[in-house]
Amino acid sequence: MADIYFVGLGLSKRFLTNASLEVLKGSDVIYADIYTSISCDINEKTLREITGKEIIPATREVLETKEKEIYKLLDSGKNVAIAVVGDPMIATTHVSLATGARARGHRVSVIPGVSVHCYMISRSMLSSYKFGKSVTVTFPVLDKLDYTPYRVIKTNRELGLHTMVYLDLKETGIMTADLALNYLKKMESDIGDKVILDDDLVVIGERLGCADERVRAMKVVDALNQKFGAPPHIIIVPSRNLYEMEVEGLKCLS
Ligand SMILES: C[S@@+](CC[C@H](N)C(=O)[O-])C[C@H]1O[C@@H](n2cnc3c(N)ncnc32)[C@H](O)[C@@H]1O
Repeated sequence: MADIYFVGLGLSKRFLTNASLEVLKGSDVIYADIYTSISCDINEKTLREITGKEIIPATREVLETKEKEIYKLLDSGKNVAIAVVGDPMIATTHVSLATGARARGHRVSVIPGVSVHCYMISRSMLSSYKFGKSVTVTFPVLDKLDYTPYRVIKTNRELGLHTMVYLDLKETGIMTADLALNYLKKMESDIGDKVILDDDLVVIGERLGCADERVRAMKVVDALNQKFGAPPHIIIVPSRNLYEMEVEGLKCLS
């Protein structure tokens, strides 16, 4: 029996916890998930420096379809860590690897990390009790847009809830907040249920956890004309029924 650890790295080096570092240093093999999120200063090279260990970059293919490679290591008695930017189980896809390892008799541990999800809720000062389902705006495939984000925001709006909107991350590019809002506006013009209107408020987080992070609340129409910093970006579409305290909290954003 061996151990597999799903280790959250936080959003940047400053947010890497001692708990995560300890586990990484004690593991025989470290895979770095390099496809579900991105950090301004944690990458293969910095992980190698921080842990003093070899790092295997793991794409979606390795972690999702070549699980056998990891099971083989575990079966041979090696302890394996899967290092993930943010939290290893929030808005990622690692559960099947965990359940597969457990089914083979290995111990599974999760070391939580500071997730962009919690970070953004905290920085926005919106009520954490009022978040509905989260969603990702994805790049069109063969020119076809996926309208799921529009439908999710609509349902959350009907329930008076906020929506956390993640943006697509592909080897070919990272989606920016202005591009995501353009896609949402296109969905609005195609469907017309008044879900994303020019005067609606959005809260945009840029490069959270980095020295140049920004969190700003603005109208959709203003966001469409903004120059944002380099990605990653994230968007909250707040409910149209804000508590008084939430309105005041949003005024504190830098
Ligand atoms: C699929 S989520 C993965 C979340 C990660 N597991 C976590 O717990 O932080 C990745 C998306 O979150 C957003 N994101 C991640 N890190 C970010 C950051 N530091 N600043 C702003 N947005 C970020 C981007 O939209 C990115 O494409």
